[in-house]
This record gives sequence, C-alpha cells and structure tokens, in this order.
Amino acid sequence: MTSSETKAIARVKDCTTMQDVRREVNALDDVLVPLLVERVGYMTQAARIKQGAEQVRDEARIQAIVDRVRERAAAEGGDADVMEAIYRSLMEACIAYEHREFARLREPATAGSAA
Ligand SMILES: C=C(O[C@@H]1C=C(C(=O)O)C=C[C@H]1O)C(=O)O
Repeated sequence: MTSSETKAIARVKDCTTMQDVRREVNALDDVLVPLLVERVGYMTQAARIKQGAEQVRDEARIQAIVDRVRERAAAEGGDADVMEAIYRSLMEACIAYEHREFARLREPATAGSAA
C-alpha cells in the first residue's frame, strides 16, 4: 500500500519559473532514460528467446502491463489514462525494436560481421 506521504505525486515541487520546471524534468529524465535503456535491452533478450516473429507482439501481455501500470499510477496519485498512453507508445516502440532485433539475430553471418 502506498501511503499519501510516500506517493510520487507528493514529491512534485512547487515551481515559480519555467526554469524551475525544466530543471526538475531534466533531473527526472536523467533517471528515466537509463532505466528505459535497460528495459529496451530486454527486447533483445526476448527476440533471442522467442521462436517466431509472430510471437513478438503479445496482446495478452500488453493488456496485462496496461492493467498493471494503470493501477501503479493511480496508487502513486497519477493519472491512469496518461500512464496507459505512455506505456502503449513505449510498448509499440519496443515491439518495433524487438522485430528489428529478431531479424538481426537471425541474419546469416557474412564475412567481417562475426561478433
Ligand atoms: C517483451 C515482450 O515482447 C513485446 C514487448 C512488450 C513490452 O514492451 O513490455 C510486451 C509485449 C510484447 O508484445 C514480451 O512478450 O514480454
């Protein structure tokens, strides 16, 4: 259970200027981007493990993630619809990347490309 004092929304600072807002947003992006790089990295793992390209998009898993992040966002005092939109967009980018990785990992080896 997330108590009202520990909710993420309670950590938003009051800002006076747009410089204040953008400094805080940049600081959060500095945390988010490395985590997103790590998340996207698991798409390469998924691409290796899955047996066929038709398995890359998994609608049941997408819906389970949407349900889960909507609940997590609400528990943190956030907007569930905004979080769903962010995650649907994120997962579409991840799926497109996973398709590229699926193909790349199965490309026939050519001279000079061994690694
Ligand atoms: C990583 C997976 O592949 C895809 C990418 C997903 C994601 O970005 O979390 C979710 C579902 C899949 O369509 C998976 O199946 O779990």
